[in-house]
Amino acid sequence: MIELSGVAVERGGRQVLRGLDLHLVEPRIGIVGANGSGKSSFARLLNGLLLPSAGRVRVFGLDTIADTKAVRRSVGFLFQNPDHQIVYPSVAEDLAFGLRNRGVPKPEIAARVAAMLDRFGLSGFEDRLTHELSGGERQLVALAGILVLEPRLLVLDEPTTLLDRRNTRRVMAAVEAAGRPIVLATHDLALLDGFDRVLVFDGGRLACDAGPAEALAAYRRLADA
Ligand SMILES: Nc1ncnc2c1ncn2[C@@H]1O[C@H](COP(=O)(O)OP(=O)(O)OP(=O)(O)O)[C@@H](O)[C@H]1O
Repeated sequence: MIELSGVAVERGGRQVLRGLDLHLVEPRIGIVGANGSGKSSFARLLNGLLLPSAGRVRVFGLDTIADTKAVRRSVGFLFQNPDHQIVYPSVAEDLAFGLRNRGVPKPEIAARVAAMLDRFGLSGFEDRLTHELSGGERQLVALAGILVLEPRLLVLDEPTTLLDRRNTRRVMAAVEAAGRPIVLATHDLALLDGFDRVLVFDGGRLACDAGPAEALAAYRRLADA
């Protein structure tokens, strides 16, 4: 599913990730690490938002440099801040935008948007103005806007920081129901219960790559050192 070979990443002239050789096939992969350790940078590598300065990243066999457009279509990416994602003034328009771009017929768009809003408990929100929603509601709309496109892989960059417990559960349930493999960067370690594999970043390097119990223990040791 995801392959990194000899990957390093530079941002603003600084190397922020280095020495990454990974073959990721598990359906649920967690990313943890201290602030600034490289989690977001790693997540952004996976849909071609960031390109490697050395090495190669392949997702479903597509090279993120050579096939950026196809990679972006395959990988749904949720930003930590929903305002980076929401472009249209109304909820329904925002959810419809990507589908329209892909030439989906109008009646199908309306049906898919309605079904997706329902899944998030947002039925009746169609005509609400996105800038008047609460932060948590905006995050739900942003995620709905990605899931409605049915990407092959979901990459979520701290998707629950704005959410209360109920909406955190709702987001995780919706992600699970989507039945797609996910890569989730988070500071909320409880979300990684039952994950298949967890990568721990430290200062731009992979410090641990293991199951959740071992990886989270390694992360706690690093954080407390
Ligand atoms: N555009 C940029 N220019 C220069 N440096 C950047 C840029 N974006 C990020 N960085 C740096 O890259 C490093 C890794 O950042 P990244 O956002 O990947 O970390 P993170 O682990 O997701 O952090 P957080 O938990 O705080 O969200 C940080 O030192 C950050 O300051």
